[in-house]
Amino acid sequence: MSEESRRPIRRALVSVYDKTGLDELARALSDAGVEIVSTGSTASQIEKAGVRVTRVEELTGFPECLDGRVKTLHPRVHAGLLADLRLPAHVAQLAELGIEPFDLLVSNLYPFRETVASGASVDECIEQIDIGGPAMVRAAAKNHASVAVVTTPLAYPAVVEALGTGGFTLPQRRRLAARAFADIAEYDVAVAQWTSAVLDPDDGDGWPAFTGMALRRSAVLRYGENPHQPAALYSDPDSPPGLAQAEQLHGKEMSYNNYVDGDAAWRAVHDFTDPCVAIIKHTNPCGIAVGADVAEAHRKAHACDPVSAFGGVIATNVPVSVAMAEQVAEIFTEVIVAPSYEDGAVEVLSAKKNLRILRAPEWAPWPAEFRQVSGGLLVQMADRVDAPGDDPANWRLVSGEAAGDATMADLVFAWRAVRSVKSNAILLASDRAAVGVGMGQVNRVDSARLAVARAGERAAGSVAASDAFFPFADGPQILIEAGVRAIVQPGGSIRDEEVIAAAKAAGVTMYLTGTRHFFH
Ligand SMILES: NC(=O)c1ncn([C@@H]2O[C@H](COP(=O)(O)O)[C@@H](O)[C@H]2O)c1NC=O
Repeated sequence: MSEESRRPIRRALVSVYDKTGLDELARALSDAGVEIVSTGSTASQIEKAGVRVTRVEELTGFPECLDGRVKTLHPRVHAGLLADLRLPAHVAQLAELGIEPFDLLVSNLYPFRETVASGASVDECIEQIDIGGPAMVRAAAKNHASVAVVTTPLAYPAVVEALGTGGFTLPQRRRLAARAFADIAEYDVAVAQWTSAVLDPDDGDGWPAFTGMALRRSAVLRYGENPHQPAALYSDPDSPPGLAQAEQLHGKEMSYNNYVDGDAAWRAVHDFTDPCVAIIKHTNPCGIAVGADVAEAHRKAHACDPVSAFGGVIATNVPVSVAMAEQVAEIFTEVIVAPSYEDGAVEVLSAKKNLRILRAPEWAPWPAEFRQVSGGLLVQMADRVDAPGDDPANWRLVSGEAAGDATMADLVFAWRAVRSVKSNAILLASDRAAVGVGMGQVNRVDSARLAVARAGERAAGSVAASDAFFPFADGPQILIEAGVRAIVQPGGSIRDEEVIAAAKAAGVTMYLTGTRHFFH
């Protein structure tokens, strides 16, 4: 970096809501001979720290007014931030107008998102929409050729360093400007989303007219789904934390596919409250089970399809025990995701050099789901297993005898587990463990065949769940012939009668839930 591109810091404008680190920053600026201009309570705090400060009113000759709605919105401030000092005409104009340029802006904004999250009234939220701050940040970021802009206390050490090295270099100012634009864009997305939802709720059918996302890159990945696809991970500060925020405790770098499968596994286990283990391959469970403890759940999940579990991604909804870790350490596994690990479990798992061990933040379901389509994005409220049709008390018995406790427990398990299987989905279960999964087929008959084939002898006496209704009796017929003794499915086909008749003829129990759980 060339020394020429540095711009010495002689005059700084400081206007911050978050006053963390302000005293130290002000002292460092003052010690370096920088003139500090500041607003209301920022200036008061700097003065209290024993540092000389020029109040912005002295500069503008205009009082801060309207409860702080107008503080820095003045040409003497904005000309000082926007003058391009590379241009002699700008320099001459500033001199004519008697305006001094700023070399540094330090500003952070009113806490709009935090105020909304606190449940404050509409008027209180509106008052927390910062106007002057973003205007200054935008001005300084645009004019990074002449001004450095800092929008977070985390960057104060960099300011102190720059004071000692003759100022920020141009590449540094560019980077600061890019971060500043990202900060105000994120702020504006939050404001626009809130105003669209709260001030303009009736413009459509319950969906806001605007939605946005402000994503921050959190990792550059080795590649995407395939080695020729560059890829990165971005995190959404407005989303409940999840896999993107998980802490990696051991193992090889996470890949794109690891994240995709890890997320499927993490979602699957949280449909259960009992200790649950899901083993995912290519976003589908090749094993999922609940148990009295997590080690038992893992044994049962693994037994579903040990061939496919090779190289799988495992998640649990409870801490991983040493007993489970010892089992997992025997099997080639790509990733394990858990809320935590009991003492000694990570050590056992770490014997596998490459196994990625992740501790994910506490499960927080996201309200809406997004899916890219060419030219746009589909948005839907997330699917959950909390619809009336997910409560077995609301299931309708349409064939055979009412299920006893053990059979009902298996049906409830199968109904929850099938939600994690890509449509068309058929899942056979025994003893609250999947024993055969038919996933992602383009007709339900093939899904039934696949589930039965995978279950083998275990199909006889198992129960089955179907994520959507059977359009014909051929699907259930395959299950019945394999010895399935009870079936749960949404119902709602125009041929329900044929489907129910097939179950009745075989004396097989069939419940209709009235709720569908397609998962594409
Ligand atoms: N309106 C204005 O002219 C204005 N100028 C700066 N602010 C904000 O006021 C805050 C600092 O104010 P104070 O120094 O009084 O605590 C900063 O968050 C800054 O972004 C303003 N306030 C809101 O719009």
